[in-house]
Amino acid sequence: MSAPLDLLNQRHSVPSRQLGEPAPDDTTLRALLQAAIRVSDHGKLVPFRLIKLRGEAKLQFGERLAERAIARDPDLPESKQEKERLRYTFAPLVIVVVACLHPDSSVPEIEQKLCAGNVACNLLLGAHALGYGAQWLTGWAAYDDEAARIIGLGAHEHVIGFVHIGTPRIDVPDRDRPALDDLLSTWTP
Ligand SMILES: Cc1cc2nc3c(=O)[nH]c(=O)nc-3n(C[C@H](O)[C@H](O)[C@H](O)COP(=O)(O)O)c2cc1C
Repeated sequence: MSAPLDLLNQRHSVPSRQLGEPAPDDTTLRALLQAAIRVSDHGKLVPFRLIKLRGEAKLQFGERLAERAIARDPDLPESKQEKERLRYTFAPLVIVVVACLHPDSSVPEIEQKLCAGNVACNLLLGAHALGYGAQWLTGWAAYDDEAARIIGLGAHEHVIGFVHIGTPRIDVPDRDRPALDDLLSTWTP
């Protein structure tokens, strides 16, 4: 029997370039997403939504973003243009986690963004629990107005992350982790 904290202790990211087929099928993905949206949510605002990218749409998405990258920098070298085009093609599945902010709410914006961020975190953990690999990426496209329009975001929506999901092609070693003793202190009055 696995120890209760194994899931948290063993999860680590797999670079999107190292993620291949298969990704979760639609039934498995629904179960994964259903579990991932079970996040703490101040005010029960549900300040997030999800956008699924699979197959050909991933290449077309990259092509649209590459056009935007070239518009931002007409001197962008061809190698970097190609990188933009292919960015979303490696992993077979990409879930865009979107924060949908409620500007009139008394719940601070940061708490709403953290809530959406927890969905992305749950996605990483859930994918790992199901035997898949995943990586949470942002990059310039997460912070660009025209990219937001291409993705179809509304006025108070922001990309929290592109979560790339698939099957690891290689064994990725874990990275060094912070030492708890460097981070933990005990408050005394
Ligand atoms: C909000 C957020 C955005 C990130 N964006 C990027 C990114 O754009 N490019 C990148 O190489 N890593 C990015 N990372 C880091 C990777 O997702 C990952 O955390 C890192 O490779 C180490 O993985 P692990 O600690 O999950 O094993 C981001 C992480 C977070 C939390």
